[in-house]
Amino acid sequence: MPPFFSGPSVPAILALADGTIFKGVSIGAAGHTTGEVVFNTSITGYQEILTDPSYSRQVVTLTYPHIGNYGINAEDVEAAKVHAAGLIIRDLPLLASNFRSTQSLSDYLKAENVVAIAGIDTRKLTRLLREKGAQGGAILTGTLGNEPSVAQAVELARSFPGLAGMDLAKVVTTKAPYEFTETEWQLGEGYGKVESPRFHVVAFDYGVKRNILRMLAARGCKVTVLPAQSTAADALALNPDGIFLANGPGDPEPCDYAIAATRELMAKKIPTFGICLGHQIMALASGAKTLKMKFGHHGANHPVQDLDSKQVLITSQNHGFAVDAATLPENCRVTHVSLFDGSLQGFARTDTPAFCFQGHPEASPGPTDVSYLFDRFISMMEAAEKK
Ligand SMILES: NC(=O)CC[C@H](N)C(=O)O
Repeated sequence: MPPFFSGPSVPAILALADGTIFKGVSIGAAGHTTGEVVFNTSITGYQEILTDPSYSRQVVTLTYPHIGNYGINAEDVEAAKVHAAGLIIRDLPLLASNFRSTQSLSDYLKAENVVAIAGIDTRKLTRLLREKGAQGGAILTGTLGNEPSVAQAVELARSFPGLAGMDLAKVVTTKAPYEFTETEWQLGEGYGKVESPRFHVVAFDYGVKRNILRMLAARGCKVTVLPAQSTAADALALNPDGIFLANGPGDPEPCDYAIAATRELMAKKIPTFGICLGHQIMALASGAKTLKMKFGHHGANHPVQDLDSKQVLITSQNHGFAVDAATLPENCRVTHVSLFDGSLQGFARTDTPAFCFQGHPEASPGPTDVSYLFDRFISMMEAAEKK
C-alpha cells in the first residue's frame, strides 16, 4: 500500500456485486456506501462531478490517477452538496495546490459525509466495468489497523437493486420554486446578475446543474426553477417564454409526471429545451423509448457529430440510459450522434419548437463546443416572441 497520508491510514474495501474485491485506504467518511459503480474519464473537475445531482446513487471512479491535487473551493460546485454516493480513486496527492483552494479533498469528503477510497487500481476496475457493464458496488471502511469484512462488503454490494426503474428526479429536486438570475462565474469579479431579463424560462428541476442556470442567465434569461413534480399548469401560470427540462439522476421511464407535463407543454408549442434526463423525458413524451446502456457515457472528451453542420464536437457526457433512436416517431429529427458508439445524442421536434441534447452543453467539467445549443434556445424564444 503506498503512503497516502503522513499519518496512519484507515483500511477500506471496495466490493463489486460480481464478488471482485479491491483493497485500499479510506479518504472520506467512516462507514459504508452502496450504489452503481461507474467510471468517469475526465482529467479535471472532481468537484463538479461529485456535486452533480445526476450522480445520485452512483459510486464514481475517476480514471485520471491523481485526484485532489488542486484542493476544494466554494465556487466549482454544481449543487449545494455532494450527490455522488461515493468516490474511488487511484492516488490522493499529499499536497493540494491552487490559489482558490480552501480545503483538502479528504477533509471535504469527511465534512460532506461521503465514503471514499484511494489506492485502487482504477485501470483494472474500469476495464472490468467496460467488459461486464456498470454494476452494484460498496465501499466499506475499517478502523485503524483493522480491515473491514470482505463478506460484509460483498453483501452490501449485492444489496444495491440497480438504477433501472428508480425515479430519483423527485428525490433530488428542489422542494420549493426559486428564481435564478446569476450569470456565469467571472474570475476575480464574482457572479453577475441579469438586470433586465429578455426572457422568462421555467426550468423543471430533475437534478439541475447550476452551470445550466448560469448559462441561461448569461444569455439574458430570468429562470424560475420548479420542483420536478410540478404540472404543466404550474408552469403556464408563470407565463413562460420557454421551458427547460433539466438533467437528473436515475431512470427516466418512471418519471410519468415529467413526461405528462412535457407532453402538454410541447402541445402548446412553447419553445422547449432538454438536457440529458430532460432529453430522455422529451423523447418519452414524444412516444419514443429509453434503454439502459451497458456502462454509459461519463467523461469530458466524447466526440459527437452535429448532423446538420457535419461538425464534430468534443463534449461532456454523463448518462447511463439512452433514447432508442429506432423508436423515435416521424415528428422527431435526429440532430446529433455519438461517434463513440453511434447512439442518439440529440433530436428536434419538427411540429413544435422543441429540441434536446443527451450530453452536457453546459460542460462543467468539460469543453464548451456545444454551448451553441443555449443560443439556439434563445433564438427559438426570439422567433416565438415575433409571432
Ligand atoms: N446527467 C443526466 O441527466 C443523466 C440522465 C440519466 N439519469 C442517465 O443516467 O442516463
